[in-house]
Amino acid sequence: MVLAEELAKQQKSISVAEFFEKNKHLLGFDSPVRGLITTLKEAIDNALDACEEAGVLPDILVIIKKTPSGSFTITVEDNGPGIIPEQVPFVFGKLLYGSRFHQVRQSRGQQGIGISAAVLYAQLTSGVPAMVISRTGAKTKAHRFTLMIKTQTNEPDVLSHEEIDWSLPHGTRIELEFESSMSAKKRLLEYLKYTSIVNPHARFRIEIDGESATFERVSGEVPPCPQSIKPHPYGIEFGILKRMAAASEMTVDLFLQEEFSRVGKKTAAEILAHAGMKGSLKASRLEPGDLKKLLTAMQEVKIPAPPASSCLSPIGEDLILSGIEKEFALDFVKSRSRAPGVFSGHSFVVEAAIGYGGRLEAEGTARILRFANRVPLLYQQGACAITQSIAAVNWKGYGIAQSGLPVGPVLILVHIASTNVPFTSESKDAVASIPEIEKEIVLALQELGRDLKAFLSRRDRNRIAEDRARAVCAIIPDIARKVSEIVEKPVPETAAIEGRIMRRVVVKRELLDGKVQIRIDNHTTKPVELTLYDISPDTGEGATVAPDFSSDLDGEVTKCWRVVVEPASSWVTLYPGAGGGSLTVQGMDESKMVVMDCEE
Ligand SMILES: Nc1ncnc2c1ncn2[C@@H]1O[C@H](COP(=O)(O)OP(=O)(O)OP(=O)(O)O)[C@@H](O)[C@H]1O
Repeated sequence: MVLAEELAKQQKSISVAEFFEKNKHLLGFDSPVRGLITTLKEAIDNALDACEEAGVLPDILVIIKKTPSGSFTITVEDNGPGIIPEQVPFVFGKLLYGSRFHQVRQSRGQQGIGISAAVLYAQLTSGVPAMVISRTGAKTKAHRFTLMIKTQTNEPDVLSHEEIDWSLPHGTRIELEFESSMSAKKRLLEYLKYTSIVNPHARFRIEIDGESATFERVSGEVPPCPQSIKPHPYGIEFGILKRMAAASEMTVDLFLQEEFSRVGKKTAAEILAHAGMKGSLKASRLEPGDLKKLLTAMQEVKIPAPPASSCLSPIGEDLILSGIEKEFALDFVKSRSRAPGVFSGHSFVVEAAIGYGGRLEAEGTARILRFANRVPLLYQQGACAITQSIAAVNWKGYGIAQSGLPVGPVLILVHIASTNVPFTSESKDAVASIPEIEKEIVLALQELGRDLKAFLSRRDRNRIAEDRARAVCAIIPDIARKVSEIVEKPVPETAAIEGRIMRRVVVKRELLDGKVQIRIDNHTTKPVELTLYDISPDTGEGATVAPDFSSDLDGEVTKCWRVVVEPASSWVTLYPGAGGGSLTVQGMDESKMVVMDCEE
């Protein structure tokens, strides 16, 4: 056939780099804005993974600059262990090259494709090679490379390589240039904010076109690096079993015990009995039919779940709370870490948190923060099992309006930590719908929903009590005036009584024996912090006074004192007549206190 021959001439193999050059959307590079976020995400994921592996507290610098030609350079620098010079070209210049693909443990990177795909995207849009600096220790020099990817062969093309002096004792810096747009800035800051919530041990310094910002760490402890475990029999597929058996020199009995997680002597014997197979056979000699029987037996015999504690690194309830509190001012926030679960032989842990009120928008659907292996998921929210699980909860039962997703000033965070996060695609944007995972998410949210409901009912009760107290307080001054008229005595001061009824802080400037004094009555259950300007306070009981410091108030350097008044205490300070001192109360919501006559 002529046609077949014509077609045969056109057949040729396609390199993985060529494939992804054409299908860059599959890796999350579908638009200039998205390209920038994905690049940053890939570089930061690698930096965090590398620091965790080396047990270093991550210090990550991100620089984004517009070039005179209108494109953007993006630089990510980390203080991780660095990469040996022989490997740099492959890490950055070859797709599907990495250290994590064959390991069964939690890590951000999985496929060995991320950073080289960013290099490919940069050379495709700007034509500028990637610049990489890496140093593995203080005793060695840093190595600087400029490189590209030869797309037809998926091999690195090193354009220059030299040894240089570098300020960091160890770490890696990558610089890429590509077309993008500054409209990525908002998403970028959002991505960094969310990354810092789930990586409370990391510090991010960022410079975008001259403006700088820092996302500070709130924990000084590096989370333990998850250990690699062997694959679990429930997660194995035929092709993998065939390859593993072919490469083994052991008998089937030992092969099962040595190569799989949770298979000891007894379980191996059970599997072999179930498969009707002798354990003394050589694993590499097994025929496909035998392997099929073995696989069925491996999946039908009851085997304990894979160990989760060593191979997973959940964030923990307290650190999730500190992360959220650092970035959002909320009236209520609670978190939960569920016990480890398992799907298809892969361990996973679901963690979740709910926040309410504060500065969250009162209208519209809840703010949803999705994370997988400590990486924020910013795209494809609707297609993600996390979103669908949130919508599956009956939020109305917890006092929250719902229209599919919950509605109102609500923040919902869900983190899935797993040895194999089941993403819907290589761009790692959305988690696939796995019933075991969805069930755990729903259970975690239901537990938190009950806590939220308790908070909301307590708040409603307090509101009613407060309304009543306010009504009483409104008539107290009139009562005082009337009573003093009747008993013919001066009208008594009622502020302290009002404060006690309202359970608030009363700050009052009053005259005593011709001297001005400031009196603070803290009727709340929390310490209250005040800053006094231009006065010399005495140390009264129930308060701690910090040494004076100077503050640039309205452009004038002023002497200040910081005073903390303990709950249920009063504190009085003398106020020197001249000097025009003033007072502010910090850390308290204006509506929760009564501040009277405190300004000159
Ligand atoms: N900053 C870095 N410091 C140390 N090693 C690094 C760094 N960046 C990359 N690597 C090494 O290079 C490998 C390849 O990185 P790459 O981003 O291509 O893939 P990955 O992170 O393993 O997986 P994924 O494709 O899912 O992101 C990593 O597995 C890691 O071993």
